Amino acid sequence: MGLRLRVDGDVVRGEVTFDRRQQGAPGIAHGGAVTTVLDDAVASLLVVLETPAVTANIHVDFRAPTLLHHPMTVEARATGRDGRKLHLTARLLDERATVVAEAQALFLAVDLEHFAKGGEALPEAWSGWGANAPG
Ligand SMILES: CCCCCCCC/C=C\CCCCCCCC(=O)SCCNC(=O)CCNC(=O)[C@H](O)C(C)(C)COP(=O)(O)OP(=O)(O)OC[C@H]1O[C@@H](n2cnc3c(N)ncnc32)[C@H](O)[C@@H]1OP(=O)(O)O
Repeated sequence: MGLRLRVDGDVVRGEVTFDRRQQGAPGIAHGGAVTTVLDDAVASLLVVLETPAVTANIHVDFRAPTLLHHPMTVEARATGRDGRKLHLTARLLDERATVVAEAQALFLAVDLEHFAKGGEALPEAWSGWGANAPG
């Protein structure tokens, strides 16, 4: 779906245009695909937060149909931290800046070893990730 995300201060912003590969109802993106974009956007905040973490839960409100072939923007920000618990939020907006979906996610900070459970080598860029993390 060509999601592009960038860090802008303490916010993550990005653009995405859904196509037929993410179709649910005719002409409309599947809610699971929308959720993936929101989850990816909040996960990118982990760079800003300098904290390795994983999604524990994500709640999505679908406010309006997310139309295929229409460029959407996504923005994500952190709303709070309580020990290992990171409270993150994201919104998906259409070209008219109407919020079509929004998410509240709980991420839990983990050691980098958590990701080694997949049996794959971790990216070199991740070495030292979390070394300065609070909590
Ligand atoms: C220079 C640096 C450059 C770095 C570049 C970085 C790039 C960054 C971008 C991205 C890459 C990184 C990749 C991010 C990932 C993307 C997002 C995903 O798709 S993640 C995949 C889906 N999620 C999982 O697979 C989790 C599976 N679940 C687990 O592994 C565990 O359940 C885990 C770790 C979430 C929690 O397990 P526990 O054993 O550590 O913790 P417990 O003791 O169960 O809970 C601790 C506290 O949290 C609450 N809690 C746990 N799970 C909860 C839940 N689901 N809902 C509500 N509360 C929950 C508990 O009630 C407890 O709370 P009380 O301390 O008692 O207050």
